[in-house]
Amino acid sequence: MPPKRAVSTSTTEKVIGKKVKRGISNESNNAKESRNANNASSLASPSPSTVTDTTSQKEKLSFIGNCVMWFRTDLRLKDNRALSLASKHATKQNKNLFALYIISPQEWKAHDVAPIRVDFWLRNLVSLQDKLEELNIPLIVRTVNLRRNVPSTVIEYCKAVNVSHLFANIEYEINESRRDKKVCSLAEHSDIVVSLEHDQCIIPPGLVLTKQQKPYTVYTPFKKSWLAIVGSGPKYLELSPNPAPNNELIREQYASGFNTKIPEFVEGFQILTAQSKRASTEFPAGEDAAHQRLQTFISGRIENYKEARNIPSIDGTSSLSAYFAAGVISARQCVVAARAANKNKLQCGNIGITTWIEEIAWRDFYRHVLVAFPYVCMNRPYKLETENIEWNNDPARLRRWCEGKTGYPIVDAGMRQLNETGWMHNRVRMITAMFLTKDLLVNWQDGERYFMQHLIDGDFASNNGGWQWCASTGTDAQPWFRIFNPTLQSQKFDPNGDYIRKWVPELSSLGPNEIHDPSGSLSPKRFAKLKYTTPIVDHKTAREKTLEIYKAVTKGGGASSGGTKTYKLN
Ligand SMILES: Cc1cc2nc3c(=O)[nH]c(=O)nc-3n(C[C@H](O)[C@H](O)[C@H](O)COP(=O)(O)OP(=O)(O)OC[C@H]3O[C@@H](n4cnc5c(N)ncnc54)[C@H](O)[C@@H]3O)c2cc1C
Repeated sequence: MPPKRAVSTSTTEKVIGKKVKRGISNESNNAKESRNANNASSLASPSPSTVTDTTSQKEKLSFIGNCVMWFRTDLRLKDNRALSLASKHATKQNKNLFALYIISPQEWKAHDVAPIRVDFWLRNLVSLQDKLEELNIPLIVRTVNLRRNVPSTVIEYCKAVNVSHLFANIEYEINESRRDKKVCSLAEHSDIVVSLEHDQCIIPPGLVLTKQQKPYTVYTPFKKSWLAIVGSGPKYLELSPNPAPNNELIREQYASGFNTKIPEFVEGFQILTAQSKRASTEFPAGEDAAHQRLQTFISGRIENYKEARNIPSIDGTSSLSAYFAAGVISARQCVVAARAANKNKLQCGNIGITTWIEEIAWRDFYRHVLVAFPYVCMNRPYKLETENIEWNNDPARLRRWCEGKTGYPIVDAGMRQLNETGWMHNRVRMITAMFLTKDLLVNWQDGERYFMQHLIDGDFASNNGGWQWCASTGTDAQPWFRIFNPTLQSQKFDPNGDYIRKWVPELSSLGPNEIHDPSGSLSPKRFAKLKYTTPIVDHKTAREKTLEIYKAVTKGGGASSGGTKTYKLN
């Protein structure tokens, strides 16, 4: 049993999420930035802060105990803001650091977490646990069936191991921030200091603003500003120190903490053995694997990234998204490595490298949008007037798209790649998403959900942002008229048909002139022999209808301008 803890009645300044007195020397220089970051993130998250003024806290806290690092989507040891601070704090106080992870199946179901993503998390937890154990830091894993019990479970665990300081990195989505607010409130009553850190983005949400101090709603000006801020000084790319080891006496004091077995699967999220094996090969777990992937990419393929990234048949991108999404590698680590390969420049130099860095800015952009416009987390489009679109609800359309049986080879190839591997190439994500929304006129939210339920790299901000961009309900600078022609996209980005041939075996005998549009380019007899489906819609007709609908909704007065008209998509 841990020793009985002292409970102070005065907790006013101790719980972060309220105001915490901060004692770092450059605090005043950063005050404006912190305020901005806090303002923006308070929409979605408790105010972040750091526990740094340990002396003054020591005086105020009736009890200085151990520290806990609560891992969420940040499953790494290196360059982990909250973990690094937790370790620093524990070392300074001569206390132990514990690590906690919560398996929360109800929350995961509600958020459409893909089983293959859960499998990836579990595999990474095993690797993280090994690394933590080398530092005598026990990783405790708790399963909490009801999501509403997560905050109390976290606090109960803190009490059980005599903790006075709880650290975590901020998750910006609405439900996660509500959960964290609850944790803060319970912590306050339990005399526990909570420290929530900005870690996911290179620049915390709220700090890339227009001249009018407003959030950007278009990527290109955001990117320019982002590059200027990141390049203006070292702090955003400064990597956090690795955690220090606990005293090995902890192995005797808390022996049971070192016996935690990471489950092989979570009920309701099982995947087939073959799929798991494939995922383990294509996305091996662990920080070392992620860094090896990064280095291989940076020392070779990144040079040609600008052109190669659009060709789905080749390995032209980093394939790091699953690691980003689970936090196995940080965006900072990636930008630092890319910049080093570009003679320490963020801009200019090798175009492949700078283009790749700009893709990481996209990732930041969608998180900034989510924090500035939190209603996008609540099933609402960024452009509210597009809520007036009455989508086509025919379930057969959605089903054929999900199964990769639309009769548009590039779309079918993409959907089958997703179904088989849990990953899809970015160009094909755009083509399939645009096809569902603009050719089939199916609600983008159905596609967003299906992607989330199947992607190993599922990430709310990037997925929601990507879907809304494709559906023209989001932050695209271009208005409603961006509609891809799937056949032209296919000819342009998969000219030989190699990608299609890989994923749609019915078409493997076709050459480059036939494969993009088999029903249009083959005789009916030859087409019938393929046993491939005829196109679900005619693109030209669907395009015209979609243009009409979007035009009417955009001009006809939608939710944001008080109108109530709806437009049918039959
Ligand atoms: C409809 C749609 C849904 C998407 N859903 C997701 C998702 O759930 N999770 C996800 O990580 N990405 C998503 N993306 C973005 C993008 O497709 C993937 O990040 C990319 O394909 C991952 O491959 P990579 O790691 O090889 O990327 P690279 O080309 O090597 O890029 C490096 C990293 O930059 C980031 N990035 C690249 N492109 C984008 C982008 N357009 N938006 C945001 N971040 C980007 C990713 O973290 C990526 O790993 C989606 C895009 C679309 C159009």
